[in-house]
Amino acid sequence: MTLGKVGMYGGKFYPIHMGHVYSMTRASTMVDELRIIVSYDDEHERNVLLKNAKIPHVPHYTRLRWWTQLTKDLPHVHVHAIEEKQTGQFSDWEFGAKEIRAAVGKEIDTVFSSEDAYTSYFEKLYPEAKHVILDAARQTYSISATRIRMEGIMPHWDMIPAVIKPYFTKKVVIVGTESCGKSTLVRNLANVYNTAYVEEWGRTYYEKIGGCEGITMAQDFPEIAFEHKYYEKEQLKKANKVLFIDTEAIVTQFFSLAYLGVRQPVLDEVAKLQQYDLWLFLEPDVEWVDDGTRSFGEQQVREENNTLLKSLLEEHHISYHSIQGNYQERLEKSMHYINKLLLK
Ligand SMILES: NC(=O)c1ccc[n+]([C@@H]2O[C@H](COP(=O)([O-])OP(=O)(O)OC[C@H]3O[C@@H](n4cnc5c(N)ncnc54)[C@H](O)[C@@H]3O)[C@@H](O)[C@H]2O)c1
Repeated sequence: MTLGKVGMYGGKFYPIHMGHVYSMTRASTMVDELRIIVSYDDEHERNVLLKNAKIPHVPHYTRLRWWTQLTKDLPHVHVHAIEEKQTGQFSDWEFGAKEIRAAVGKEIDTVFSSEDAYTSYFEKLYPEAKHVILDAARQTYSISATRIRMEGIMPHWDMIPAVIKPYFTKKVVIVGTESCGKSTLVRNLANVYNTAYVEEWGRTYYEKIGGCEGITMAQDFPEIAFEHKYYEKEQLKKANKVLFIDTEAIVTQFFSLAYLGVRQPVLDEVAKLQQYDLWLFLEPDVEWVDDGTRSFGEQQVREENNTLLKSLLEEHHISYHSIQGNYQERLEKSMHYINKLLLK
């Protein structure tokens, strides 16, 4: 026997945090059907909520999608987004309540929130419903969305639900030509920042075949780029605030040009869709290491390749930080840029 038939749990959820998930989960156990309402007002969000805020704009459809993901195993929970002006007037709530009723399409008999102060509003807007107040003291998760907006996501990482973390994870990509210390740096950075990394997929791809010498085909490169992207998506789920990525589609294009002289339009298209927060470019000034899968060891060839890769990055309007020096200097310089990014 549940407390009510149709329950409503509303808010801006900007962003959703664990306190919201806790309240929603408890509410979902008390009614036959729960409707989550995401109220949005684009202008207010951009001009007021985000004033002096330390988080990026999160469109309402993203918040709708987050709730959908969070409740995908709860068939009796449904999510709606309604536009509701936020001028601070009670008339906003009156208008919102009409929209909510229309979206739900059924009588709402239970209204959930964590605010005692909402009782008088709800008595007028939903006289037929009881107001259930969940964890008003916010004892289970002592957090508010306002605090996250003002202080940023990173200091409150543990309050962000796991399915939402990838949205806020910073993606750092490390690029460069052969044997300039990318894979070592990526692994070291992942250790130092206690997070996941994405290895260079081309290497894994050819290891599976048994080698690349003399058997490279043009079709390999788009496959490498696609498989890399899939792996990146998987690793993003495991990342802790930041993900380190070894190479991307422009480097794959570079290899296609260097090995076969073939420019692949599909790789340019993949490159256009990429969104990384920080690009680190490793210069070829560390010693060449022949690991059996490398082909361009002479210093002059290394420099020509370096110029080619930089020109491809410029074509895509990528701004990167150039990283030089020995392994110690490379780690320290990279950490300098990463720390700045995480503090932003
Ligand atoms: N028109 C309506 O009937 C109606 C009803 C409810 C909400 N709304 C809309 O939602 C907005 C209010 O949302 P908000 O900004 O108060 O909240 P919000 O989006 O941050 O939070 C939504 C709900 O979660 C609760 N909550 C927040 N932190 C919690 C924590 N740590 N632990 C447990 N619960 C927690 C809040 O008290 C609130 O009830 C209003 O401005 C309005 O636009 C409208």
